[in-house]
Amino acid sequence: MTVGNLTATRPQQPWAAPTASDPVTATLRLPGSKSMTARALVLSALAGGPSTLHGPLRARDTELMAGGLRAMGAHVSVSDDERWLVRPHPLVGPAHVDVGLAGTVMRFVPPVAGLTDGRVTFDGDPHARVRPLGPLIGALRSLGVRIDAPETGSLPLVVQGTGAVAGGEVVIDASASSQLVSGLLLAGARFDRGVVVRHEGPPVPSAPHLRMTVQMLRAAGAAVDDSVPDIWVVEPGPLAGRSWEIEPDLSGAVPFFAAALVTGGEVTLQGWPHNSLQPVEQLRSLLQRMGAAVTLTTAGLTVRGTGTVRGLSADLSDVSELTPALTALAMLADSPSTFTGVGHIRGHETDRIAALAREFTGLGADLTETADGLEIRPRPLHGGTFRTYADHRMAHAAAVVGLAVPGIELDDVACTSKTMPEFPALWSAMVTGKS
Ligand SMILES: O=C(O)C1=C[C@@H](OP(=O)(O)O)[C@@H](O)[C@H](O)C1
Ligand SMILES: C=C(OP(=O)(O)O)C(=O)O
Repeated sequence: MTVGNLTATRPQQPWAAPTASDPVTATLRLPGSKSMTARALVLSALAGGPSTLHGPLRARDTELMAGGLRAMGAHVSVSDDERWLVRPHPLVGPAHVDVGLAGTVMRFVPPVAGLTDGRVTFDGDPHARVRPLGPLIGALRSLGVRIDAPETGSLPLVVQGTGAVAGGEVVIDASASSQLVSGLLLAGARFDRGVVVRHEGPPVPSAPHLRMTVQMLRAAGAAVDDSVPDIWVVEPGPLAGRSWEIEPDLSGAVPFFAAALVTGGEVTLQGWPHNSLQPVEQLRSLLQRMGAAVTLTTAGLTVRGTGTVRGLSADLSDVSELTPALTALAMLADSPSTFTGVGHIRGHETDRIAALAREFTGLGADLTETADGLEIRPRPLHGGTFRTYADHRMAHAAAVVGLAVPGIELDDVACTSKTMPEFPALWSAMVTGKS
């Protein structure tokens, strides 16, 4: 099978990270949450009636999700930036799903393919083939789905859908990614016997993302029990079409908030809801411990810095996707930092622990990899080339350091299109005071 999307060969876009000469002051309206958009698309495609997503994220990951569901027969209209429409339609193969480098697409769509009548093939960017997928393949097989996959338990996959999945109880080691559980739960209500997922192994990371899955399933009418740690029960039943309000993407906002800390400025994210499905309290606590003031007012979520960043020792397993931006902050702090609990991010878009250590060492930093995190001892940095490894959050980290360190050039900023194509423009506007 050929690689579905040769994004690795797309033209790279070098970018000089702008340095901030003044404190940044910005009020931003950022795109919708990647995680909520992905879940809303899947639940809508499996629902009994039409749905509308208000304020979705338009980025590579979510367009691939829409494209994958469309390939299997769902009617997904993304022509209006503010409102995406999904009309469910019987899911049929043959279909091909390009997962790009999106964990959400490679873990959420194969269970949906099991419900499809026909053959569905999956492949993605070269690095997608080494991201963990084996536990999901094993779980789906034991729930009655026929899957052809390499012995390595990775992409490319062929799901031989029959239009129905028996479902029932399954044991999975989801320590490599919470998405392995979320994928089973999102489709599980439509399995004949629903699904009972029992995790066995080292801790599952990203608990807030699992809570988001459960809350969105319930909002779509599913009966879900997550009262016992590491066991999730989704009863069989219909899912309702509905209107989804997608919150602004909190993870995408973090580099902008980091800019407030680094420069002693103030950044407000507009349109922040009072009741969020994203881990805003965990973020608030981390940023406060690093020296920021974080407030939620009618204007939005505001982060104010003093220009002095404090070192931090923290277990980041709940918010592991923030590790690159927090590592950038830690390198500019007044004392050392230790981050733990994120060994699984070695399986993210790139091995983030190794990539952060390698690239920032190249800019003069003193940081060491541990099995499950990083130790960072701040010292003066210098400019140079920073490789992003097709990882949007590596680009964010370099941009944050670039605010304080002149001469950092990213080899490719276009990788930010994975979750925020407008990142370079928004970032430059913030630094030059035009946002
Ligand atoms: O379910 C989701 O939307 C996500 C879950 C997390 O994955 P991991 O548990 O693999 O870290 C997170 O890092 C990723 O960016 C999005
Ligand atoms: C880990 C991430 O993405 P994915 O959904 O591809 O796993 C991320 O966005 O930081």
